Amino acid sequence: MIVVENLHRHFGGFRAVDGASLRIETGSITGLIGPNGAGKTTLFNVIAGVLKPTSGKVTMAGEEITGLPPHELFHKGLLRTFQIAHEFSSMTVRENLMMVPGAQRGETLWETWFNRRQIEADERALLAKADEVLEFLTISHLRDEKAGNLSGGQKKLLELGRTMMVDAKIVFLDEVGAGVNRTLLNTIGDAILRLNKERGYTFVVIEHDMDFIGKICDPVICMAEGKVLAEGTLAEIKANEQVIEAYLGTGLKNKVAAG
Ligand SMILES: Nc1ncnc2c1ncn2[C@@H]1O[C@H](COP(=O)(O)OP(=O)(O)OP(=O)(O)O)[C@@H](O)[C@H]1O
Repeated sequence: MIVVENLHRHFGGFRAVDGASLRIETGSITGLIGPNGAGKTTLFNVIAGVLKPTSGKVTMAGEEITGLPPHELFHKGLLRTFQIAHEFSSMTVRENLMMVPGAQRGETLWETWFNRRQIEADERALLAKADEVLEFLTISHLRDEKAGNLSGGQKKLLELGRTMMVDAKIVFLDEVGAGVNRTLLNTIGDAILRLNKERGYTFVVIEHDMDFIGKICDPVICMAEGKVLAEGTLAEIKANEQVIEAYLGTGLKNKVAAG
């Protein structure tokens, strides 16, 4: 479980995150919603070590992780997808999976010369793992495609695939649905659900598409003005007066009312 207590992140005098407290249960797919500028991405970035907090505390499984750099969190199994570098566009999808840092043993000159057999065995294992990931995500047919040729949604699937190469345990996904067509969004949603159910991944998902949130997330946490307004099922959140007010205030009422 991740516990966030009274977290603040200010930019000059502006309080992007303004005393947010929340819990992310292990094994959940937690949705994070809220009007534009609510502080969702900033909160993500602080938890994932991309930004230092102004104040507040974050713990994971009881251990304080406040302000730890991304690579340390990565080794604890917590990652924000863009922490894994963006795809190498001139490499194939399979090669991109095999390049994920931490997935392969370091290739020192010494090892290349004297430990060739081990390296070859590692390569084969890595290849098999990449193929297994592609199969799981139902994109085996894209194996030899250059990553640069993938659609936005296919790149999101590749990002998910990279988390599988390092067996991440807690994955932060920011706006997976942005610019992704409905069919591919369903494939991404199914992959998230299966990773959660079959492999025990915990997800925290920022998304404006309420259909998507409703289909995969429980609970849903709603933020506004840097604070947590409400938590519950999507139906409960939609019925919450404060939430409706927050969305009304930005003219986005239909987003939360729709679906
Ligand atoms: N580096 C920064 N410097 C100054 N202000 C920032 C910075 N990053 C974010 N902000 C401000 O903090 C507020 C919260 O931004 P944030 O991106 O966290 O919101 P959000 O809820 O993710 O919004 P959206 O749904 O539009 O992505 C915004 O008003 C934004 O302009």
